[in-house]
Amino acid sequence: MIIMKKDATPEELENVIAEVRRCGLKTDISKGEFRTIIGLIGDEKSIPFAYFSSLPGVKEARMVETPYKLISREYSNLWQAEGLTREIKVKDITIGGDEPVFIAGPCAVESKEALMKIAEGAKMAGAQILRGGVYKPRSSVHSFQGLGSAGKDEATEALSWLKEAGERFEMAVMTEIRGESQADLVAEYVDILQVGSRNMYDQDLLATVARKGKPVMYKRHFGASMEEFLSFAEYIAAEGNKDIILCERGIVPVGKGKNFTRYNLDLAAVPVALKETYLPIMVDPSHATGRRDLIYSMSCAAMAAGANGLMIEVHTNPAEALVDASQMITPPELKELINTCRQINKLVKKH
Ligand SMILES: O=C[C@H](O)[C@H](O)COP(=O)(O)O
Ligand SMILES: C=C(OP(=O)(O)O)C(=O)O
Repeated sequence: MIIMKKDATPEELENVIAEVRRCGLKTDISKGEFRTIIGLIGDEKSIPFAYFSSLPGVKEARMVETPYKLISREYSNLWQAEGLTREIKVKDITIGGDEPVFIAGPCAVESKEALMKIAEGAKMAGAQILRGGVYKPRSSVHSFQGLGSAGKDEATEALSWLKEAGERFEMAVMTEIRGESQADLVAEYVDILQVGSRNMYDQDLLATVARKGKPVMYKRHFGASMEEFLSFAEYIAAEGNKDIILCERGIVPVGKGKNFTRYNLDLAAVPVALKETYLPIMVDPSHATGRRDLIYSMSCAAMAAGANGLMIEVHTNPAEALVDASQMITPPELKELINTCRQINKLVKKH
């Protein structure tokens, strides 16, 4: 990383960038109120830091050891304020601001009628973003794969319902991109692109999704350490897209006996991510617990841990849901949860 002097000229900055490129690395420029930082993307070992320190306009040039430097607090121009989070704007919604953001919707888009009903319920409950899977990642090829898996026409139709629901109920919309070939189509219809847990490690998919230039909801793999989670988020940032919303959704349970939940919700991920990076982090208690009776308590706990928002699976008729029926809650239940979570957030922010 190269930190420019406060009074460095644009020519000096350009010169340093050209020198970095000559060494075969790419650059990421972070311009703040007080300083401009040049992040180096590539193998830093080939960089003569002493030489770069001596260039006109350079204050400091040094190696950053962490594998997730572009999203780290150390690199960011938000470094001075420990608690400051990047604000990601989607329509009139701010993710990472003072107010928590609630994403809600069915696991899978099932039909237009069902989606509209759920969207209306989610909106009335206070959710600002509608979710719904068009391409579902499933453990078994014999399970329902999402309407989009049937073909491009079916995918386009389901995506257009999402868009229409977003317009009708004034919500932003989000869906998962399961494979690179889906990226162009999905990006035409939704406001936030989701990369699911199972694809957390797919660096080509991450780069493709990042290049769409829209905010990315990036879910932690259920077997990933925090370091891996953040290191792979760096593949999105390295494409110049820092609008990354981290999402903790539970990791693989350990031990011999019953765990009683689908995954273990790792709530320490929230304060850790907020300390290590400047990115907002949300929590998905639905996939983490797999149990509707635990969604409320885990949502409250996530808020208390400082999460910037929640992603909750909602259905007007949970028992009939085509995917993940056991973890769906109803819109009235969502409303109660959101009201409580807003109060918890106020208390947490106050202190
Ligand atoms: O929503 C995410 C997954 O598609 C969902 O949890 C299904 O998982 P399963 O295929 O293991 O049932
Ligand atoms: C597939 C999903 O979750 P995860 O990737 O966390 O399993 C989802 O949110 O639709």
